Amino acid sequence: MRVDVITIFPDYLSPLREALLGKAIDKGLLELGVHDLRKWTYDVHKAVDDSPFGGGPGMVMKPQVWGEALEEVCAGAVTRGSTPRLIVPTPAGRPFTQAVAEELARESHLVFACGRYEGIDQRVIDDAATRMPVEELSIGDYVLVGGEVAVLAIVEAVVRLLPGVLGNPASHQQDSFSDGLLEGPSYTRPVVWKDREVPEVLRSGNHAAIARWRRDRALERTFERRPDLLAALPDSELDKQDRKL
Ligand SMILES: NC(=S)c1ccno1
Repeated sequence: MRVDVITIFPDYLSPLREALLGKAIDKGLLELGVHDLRKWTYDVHKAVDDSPFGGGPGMVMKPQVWGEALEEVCAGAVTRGSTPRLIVPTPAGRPFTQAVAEELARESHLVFACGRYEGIDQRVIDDAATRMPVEELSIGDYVLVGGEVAVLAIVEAVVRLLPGVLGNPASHQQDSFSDGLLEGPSYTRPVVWKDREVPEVLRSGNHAAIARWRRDRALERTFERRPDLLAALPDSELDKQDRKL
């Protein structure tokens, strides 16, 4: 997978070259390009924003600058014969979920546009949508100062799903949300810590009982914290034992 990020704060994206994602880059599983939007400005102040039509607080990011940036960054994909998918993180976007992460993990090229201020001139999105899939995504119902933090979250959630990135591919199967439920509690050594003992079933070696216990704890936690996820589960996903809980 190739990921390109266009931003006025390239250093904000440095964490994408650390730890697991850095290893994915070293292994050739991820290609990462981070581009300074000001590269496509020509005035002495390298201006990327201007006052909003219709008035109101804040500034809007200029269409000319973004247009040229996307043209150049996406042109590379066209020569490689692939069509990139443009993602614009905004509070007004489609909720970013594990299911969306799995959908994006199937793409070969993602381009992220990091808005700042009051956002990017709408014509940039509309123009880009004539050449590639474009989508606004939101990582939550809150407002950040820019899209960079959202890109860090989205790219990590997506890239960890790529084959070969996680040491143990089975890790995905126990992810929260992978089966529509929240992950239950985890434990490691020592058996007793501050008079708190690891549940005996987890030390029993009885794999069926362990699987049942884990499923029950996941159902309980999901019921307590995210009943909406339970309500969204198809009936076929709940077995007879689940229903007894
Ligand atoms: N909630 C999201 S994704 C966002 C982007 C910019 N501000 O908030």
